[in-house]
Amino acid sequence: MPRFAQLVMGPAGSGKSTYCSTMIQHAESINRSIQVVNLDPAAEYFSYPVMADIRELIQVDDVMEDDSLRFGPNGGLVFCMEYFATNFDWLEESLGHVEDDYILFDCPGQIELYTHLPVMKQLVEQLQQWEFRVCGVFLVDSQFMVETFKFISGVMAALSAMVSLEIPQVNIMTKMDLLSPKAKKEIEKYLDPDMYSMMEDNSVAMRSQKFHKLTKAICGLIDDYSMVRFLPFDRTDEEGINIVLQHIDFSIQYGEDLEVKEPRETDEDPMNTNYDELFQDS
Ligand SMILES: Nc1nc2c(ncn2[C@@H]2O[C@H](COP(=O)(O)OP(=O)(O)OP(=O)(O)O)[C@@H](O)[C@H]2O)c(=O)[nH]1
Ligand SMILES: [Mg+2]
Repeated sequence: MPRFAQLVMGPAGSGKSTYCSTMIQHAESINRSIQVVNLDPAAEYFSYPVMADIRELIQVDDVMEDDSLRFGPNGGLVFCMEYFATNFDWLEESLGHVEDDYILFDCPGQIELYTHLPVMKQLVEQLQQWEFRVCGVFLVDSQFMVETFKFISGVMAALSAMVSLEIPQVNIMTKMDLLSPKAKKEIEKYLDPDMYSMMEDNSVAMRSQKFHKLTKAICGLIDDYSMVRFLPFDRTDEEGINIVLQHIDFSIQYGEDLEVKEPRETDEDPMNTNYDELFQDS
């Protein structure tokens, strides 16, 4: 039986830890078992119970205080994550082996982890070896997405994670509850964006012809391949949270093999078994 994982990623402060605790509460309310693993070696506080915590393995403070290393906070974090990548047996031991489990990995906010460092890719491959189906969940703060150019850079960040990890990815705009009704209306066009018309809206503002061409090429690429969409995430809206969870479940086929009835004992030739009868309508 497969196991299921969400890799919760995104820039610093985008709401990863809040997303995890919101999901946990939601899971409880619908009677589902979802657990969280903290993978942020710099985390000091989180409002959810953890199944495992990377700080048991290594902490940023210890790395920064080490006289032979002398790292700052960001270099220290990268060092911690590289150390983690050479010690996946710690994670294996912490996870145990519960079939059918569903785990959220609350990742750190350093964007370089998702753009060019190999650690997250190594983690994904390791999880896949342990029979996990992994979905990337990339969070971007909606406050920073209400303008075309900010939006394009958010899309590029999500895209580079998608390209480097090679797993299904669901992109989410967080903190929707903080938007004014006007901004909410405005942001609708960014959820399922038409990049070409977005470009047209802003072409006046672009002075440089070269920059205009480059932006147009990027927008075209995103649009032609329908590569990036966003789901809104409002932590106060239970129905919206459910929709996000359903999208993610669908991308990793969670639940498809859950509702299997026990096959009846018959003397029938197994080749003639009507497989439809073995499955309940969901
Ligand atoms: N109103 C509102 N605030 C939010 C939401 N999500 C996160 N926040 C706030 O945004 C801040 C950052 O949220 P975190 O969940 O810690 O973000 P993070 O991505 O885990 O941050 P790092 O781990 O430091 O990268 C906190 O003050 C949260 O309370 C949301 O949906 N609505
Ligand atoms: Mg966090």
